[in-house]
Amino acid sequence: MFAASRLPVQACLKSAARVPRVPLARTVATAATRSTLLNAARRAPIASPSSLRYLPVKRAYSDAKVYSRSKPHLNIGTIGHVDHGKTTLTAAITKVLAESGGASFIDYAQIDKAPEEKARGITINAAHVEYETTNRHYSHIDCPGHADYIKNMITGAASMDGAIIVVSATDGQMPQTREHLLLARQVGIKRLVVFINKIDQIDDPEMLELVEMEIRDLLATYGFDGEATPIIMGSALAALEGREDGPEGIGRARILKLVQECDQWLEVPQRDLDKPFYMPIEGVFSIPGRGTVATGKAERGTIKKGDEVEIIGFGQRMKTVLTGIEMHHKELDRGEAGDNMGALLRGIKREQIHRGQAIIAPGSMKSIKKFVASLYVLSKDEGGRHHPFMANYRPQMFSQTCDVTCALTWPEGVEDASKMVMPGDNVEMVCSLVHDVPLEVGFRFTLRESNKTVGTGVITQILEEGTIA
Ligand SMILES: Nc1nc2c(ncn2[C@@H]2O[C@H](COP(=O)(O)OP(=O)(O)OP(=O)(O)O)[C@@H](O)[C@H]2O)c(=O)[nH]1
Ligand SMILES: [Mg+2]
Repeated sequence: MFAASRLPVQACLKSAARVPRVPLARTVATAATRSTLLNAARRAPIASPSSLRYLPVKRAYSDAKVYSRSKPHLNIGTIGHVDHGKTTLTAAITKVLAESGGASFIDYAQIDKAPEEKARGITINAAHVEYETTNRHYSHIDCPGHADYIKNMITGAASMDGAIIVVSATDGQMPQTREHLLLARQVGIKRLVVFINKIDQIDDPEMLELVEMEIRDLLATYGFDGEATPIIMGSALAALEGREDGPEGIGRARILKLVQECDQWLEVPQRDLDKPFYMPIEGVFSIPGRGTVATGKAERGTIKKGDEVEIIGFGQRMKTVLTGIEMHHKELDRGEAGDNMGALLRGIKREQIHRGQAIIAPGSMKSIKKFVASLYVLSKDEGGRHHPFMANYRPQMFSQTCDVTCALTWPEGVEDASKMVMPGDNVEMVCSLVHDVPLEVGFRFTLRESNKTVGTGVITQILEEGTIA
């Protein structure tokens, strides 16, 4: 499934960048110098990523209007390599759609608003915005591209039904372009739209063609439809600044095209409305005078104000009542699968719950500690490990909104328990988690180790449930 990704076209692109054609060479050199400088600035040490582990998702729960469920709702977002323009594009979409009343303009500084994000010019926390087209209502999550914050990207992507992958025309595909494609696939995203950004910096149309060919190959490599996936070229910055540059436009016109392609190509999935309610918790915050709100995407079922629910995971099983439901500052009487919502919980303190737990219909789901999984271990070419590992290897497991350390061992009855797992292998192993988390047979997960994705898997059998602390 994940064939080697060294593409001839990529070599082509690199050599094209070296050809001394004057306008193109100048463009590329400037872009390369700029990105080298930016990357060096980004390597400066900052607060360790682990201290940013449970940063709350930035959403408010107040001044609510009523949400009207008049259009199909889709959860999408921007993913892709650091600095390729995801946040600029997110701001540009709201700006362009605000003209037709489909959005409130959210500028760049309101999306990357944490002091550290502002200081470093990068996204750290996934941020949520909403907009509407004539056909649909969208929740949009702007994900971080920086490798240090990929855990926030995975959590954000876990609630997307489809995604926009942003690729800068000046760089082409880069390591997190590939990693995000893999992770998007792994969290169950089936369709993507590609936005090739920063075309204002490219003079040579051949260069854009090469980037497009390269992306189509890459999409196919990661199991997406390489031929039919819409690819839109434009400049998010031009759209944001109201520049069009040329008769066909590179800004506003391309954003409208992008949104149109999202409407047409990204499908609203069949929602599991008939199953018991289940919402993995993505963020938690408190509203003075009202209580604690848990945010996340409802994965299945429906819920009404006043319904009893249970919060499970990490050694807890607490009953409470849902006293309010909101989506993007608008109140709802009833939440349903697919909603990216905030749930106001009676009598729960902010510090009692956290990301990785789940809100469920009472008794409908278990929190598990040990399971058998079918694993694929990424090869070196796919960005995975360079060396084999043995039993008791302890990577970090990401599934839904949780991330937890696990130990991998061979199932009972395996003849040679000292055998090694090679990069590129498909194996069946037992995963023992350090905390119990609410997961089920069939759920997919990703394994990561020191900032790289090393494997992907699916749960095939539950061996042990968590115990209540
Ligand atoms: N010339 C040009 N610059 C752009 C364009 N889009 C974004 N930029 C610039 O590229 C830089 C990075 O943009 P961001 O939107 O922060 O990139 P990002 O992908 O959100 O970055 P992370 O979230 O940190 O991964 C900023 O300086 C933007 O102004 C564009 O279309 N043209
Ligand atoms: Mg960003």
